[in-house]
Amino acid sequence: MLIIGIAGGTGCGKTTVVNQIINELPRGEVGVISQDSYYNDLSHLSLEDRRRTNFDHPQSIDFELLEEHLQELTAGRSVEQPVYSFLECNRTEKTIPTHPSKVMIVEGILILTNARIRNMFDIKIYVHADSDERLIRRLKRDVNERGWNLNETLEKYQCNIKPMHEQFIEPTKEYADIIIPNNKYNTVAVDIVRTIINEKLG
Ligand SMILES: Nc1ncnc2c1ncn2[C@@H]1O[C@H](COP(=O)(O)OP(=O)(O)O)[C@@H](O)[C@H]1O
Ligand SMILES: O=c1ccn([C@@H]2O[C@H](COP(=O)(O)O)[C@@H](O)[C@H]2O)c(=O)[nH]1
Repeated sequence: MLIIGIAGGTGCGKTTVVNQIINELPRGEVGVISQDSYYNDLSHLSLEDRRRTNFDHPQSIDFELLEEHLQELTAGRSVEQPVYSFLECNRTEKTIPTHPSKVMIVEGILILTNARIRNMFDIKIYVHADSDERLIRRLKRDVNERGWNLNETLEKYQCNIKPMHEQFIEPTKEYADIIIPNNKYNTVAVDIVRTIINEKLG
């Protein structure tokens, strides 16, 4: 199994790049694991407290479960990937059966911060977009889709998102084998990654 890690700051376009990559590939040959599925279970907290959680710090992620799942998939066994709710700020009780495939893409802001996870990746990719571009995209998404208002999103950006990005996420760019500039849609870079995957799929 070829494991590809795709990191980059919030709103840089990781999910979009992953969807562009897998769109034209045969279904079932490439699996996707999202870091969002592995946020810690916060069921013991009230929604109010969960909304105050710093979701941009590496400690907000259950890396042990992610590692266990990647090991299982590598060994050829299926796993139950948790389903996350951004409105509830918590893991739901649902899971998605995720089966081993020739290529597995793991995407998330913090996935290159953890050395054990990082070392499981055959190819490490960092998607870059300027911070103003990312903030604009994030504002639109949080207000339209994730249940936050403008002031709450800006406050989160100043208190957690920006400082955590500078302290933990941006420095992981140095681990990347490939950096994809994504201020604008980057079809050339997507084609290159797709070519690498197609070679593996043989
Ligand atoms: N290159 C791009 N140009 C303009 N908008 C983009 C680009 N890439 C992604 N977006 C948009 O930005 C938002 C965040 O993208 P997404 O892929 O969810 O980012 P991430 O997964 O890194 O948080 C989405 O609304 C998406 O459509
Ligand atoms: O309940 C939550 C959990 C996380 N977030 C934010 O999500 C982003 C990471 O996801 P991307 O898709 O890569 O942007 C992170 O910055 C967290 O702040 C959230 O809003 N709510």
